[in-house]
Amino acid sequence: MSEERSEEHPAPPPGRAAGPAGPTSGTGTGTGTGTGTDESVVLEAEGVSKHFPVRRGARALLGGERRAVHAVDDVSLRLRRGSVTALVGESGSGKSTVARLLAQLHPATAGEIRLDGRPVRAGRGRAFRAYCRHVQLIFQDPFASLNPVHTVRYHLTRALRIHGRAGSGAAELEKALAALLERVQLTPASRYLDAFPHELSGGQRQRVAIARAMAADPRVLLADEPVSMLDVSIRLGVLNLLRDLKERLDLAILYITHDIASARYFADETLVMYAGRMVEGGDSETVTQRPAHPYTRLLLASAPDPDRVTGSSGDGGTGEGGEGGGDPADPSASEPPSLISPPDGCRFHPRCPLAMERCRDRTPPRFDLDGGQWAACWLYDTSPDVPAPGDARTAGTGRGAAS
Ligand SMILES: Nc1ncnc2c1ncn2[C@@H]1O[C@H](COP(=O)(O)OP(=O)(O)OP(=O)(O)O)[C@@H](O)[C@H]1O
Repeated sequence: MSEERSEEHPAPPPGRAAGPAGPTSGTGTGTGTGTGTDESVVLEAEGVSKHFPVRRGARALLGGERRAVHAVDDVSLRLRRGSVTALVGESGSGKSTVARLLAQLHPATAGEIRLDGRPVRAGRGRAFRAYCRHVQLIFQDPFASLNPVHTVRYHLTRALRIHGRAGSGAAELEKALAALLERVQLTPASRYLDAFPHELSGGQRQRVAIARAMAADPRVLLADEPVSMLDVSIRLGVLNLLRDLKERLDLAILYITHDIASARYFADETLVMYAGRMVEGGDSETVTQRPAHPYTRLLLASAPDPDRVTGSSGDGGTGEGGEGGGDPADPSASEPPSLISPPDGCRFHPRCPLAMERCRDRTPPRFDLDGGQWAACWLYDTSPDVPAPGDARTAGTGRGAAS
């Protein structure tokens, strides 16, 4: 602990907090919940939630209890043409569920997903295929996503045919296949077309999976941990490929990762998720170098970055431990909450070294900060409705919010 907090409602530094972000107050980085008048926005989610019902035991059935996993709650985001948006958070925070909602693989419990400003409810069959022409999803395990008994040629031909891009005749198909492999830098195509997945390296397999997604000529690519199963030495090559596709094809990419350091390198914008909710967003450099939300700070503290300029290493010091116990400055040392009965108020409050009384029962809205950054954290509330003395649960436990 380096500095006593003498008041329960620490004032953010000048110019940082700009009050709550209302439902239509988009941020400079487009991670707010605006109305889609911005033409660069291709795909957006507004107020989207997904609750998975928990199978009920006999006792619960008799008691009429209805329980659900609150995997995603009130999530809003915008994916823009020619831009990578990273979605970072610990395991189980709801990142994959967001991707699956955007891919229309799950129906949303609440909220709306819009493609080009129009609400989508893709359903199945032809409507779903039409949606997939625009929005493609790739997974972390390329070995599992490719059928081991089929060649690269089979996988890519099938995808081209499904999306009506196989041309007419063998020569056109061959040309389309070669173009796809060239796009993912697997050349000469003849070397890869008749290979089976097990004959390729992990990086090559992921490139084939990306080529298959590109067969649809999509405008949005949802990449769920695309490099986490690859050797560290080849991760950069695959991320560089995705960046190249973004630039050359003007793709909107959602990059899901638990590695916030890679978000800084690869993503234009970064969104941070905790226990089913978005807690912070902004341009990647700002979010990773000047994190505003205590959770983002703790996440960064567990992924040291020598370039980081501001103190962000969970400097809350001696606050109370989280529900799971352990060192509150280390997110890996305490457990995220149960999503079946998540904590009231801010879901991070049981682990937060800077938690105040109202964090326990009032869900913080998004507060706009400088330069398009925002944080869903009461520390940034500059409204005159300051809490009564005694609001702080952990007064004197750390620095102000945005040191
Ligand atoms: N089909 C499902 N049925 C029930 N619960 C689910 C289902 N899919 C996900 N969940 C639950 O929703 C929560 C969020 O899961 P999700 O996979 O979206 O998190 P994540 O951040 O992507 O985690 P990871 O990085 O480990 O993949 C978890 O508690 C998970 O168990």
